[in-house]
Amino acid sequence: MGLRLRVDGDVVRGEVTFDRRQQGAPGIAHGGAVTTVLDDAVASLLVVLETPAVTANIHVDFRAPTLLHHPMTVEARATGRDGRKLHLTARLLDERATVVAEAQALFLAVDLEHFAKGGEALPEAWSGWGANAPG
Ligand SMILES: CCCCC/C=C\C/C=C\C/C=C\C/C=C\CCCC(=O)SCCNC(=O)CCNC(=O)[C@H](O)C(C)(C)COP(=O)(O)OP(=O)(O)OC[C@H]1O[C@@H](n2cnc3c(N)ncnc32)[C@H](O)[C@@H]1OP(=O)(O)O
Repeated sequence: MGLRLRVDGDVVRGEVTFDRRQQGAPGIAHGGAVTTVLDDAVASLLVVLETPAVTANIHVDFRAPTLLHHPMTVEARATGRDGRKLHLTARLLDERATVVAEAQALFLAVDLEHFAKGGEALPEAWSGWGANAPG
């Protein structure tokens, strides 16, 4: 879906424009596609947090229709940490800066070995990821 994300200090920002491939109701993005963008944005905070982790849960509030073919921005922030529990939040905004969806996610820190369960080699860039993680 052409989502582009970048780290900006301790915030993750990005842009996405949904098209017919993500359509739910006519002209409107499917909530699952919107959730994917929000989940990906908060997951990218794991680089900032230097902590390998996985989504345990994600709650999404759909505030307004996410219209196809309209450029949207996404921003994600960490709001707290309690041991292995990372509390992360993200918002999707339309070109008028109206919040169309927002998410609160709970991620749980895991060892890198967690990702080896799929049987695929881990990216070289991940080596050492988490070595300096707090908690
Ligand atoms: C240095 C260079 C760094 C380079 C990095 C480079 C690149 C990285 C780039 C970007 C990052 C991109 C990707 C990162 C990779 C993935 C992230 C993508 C996000 C996903 O797409 S990921 C897929 C969907 N996700 C899953 O596939 C998870 C499946 N699941 C499990 O694998 C387990 O379920 C797990 C591990 C979550 C927990 O299992 P566990 O055994 O470790 O922990 P346990 O159950 O004991 O719970 C401990 C405490 O968490 C509480 N707790 C647990 N679950 C809860 C829930 N759902 N709601 C509320 N509370 C919950 C308990 O109540 C307890 O709380 P308490 O301690 O207070 O009692």
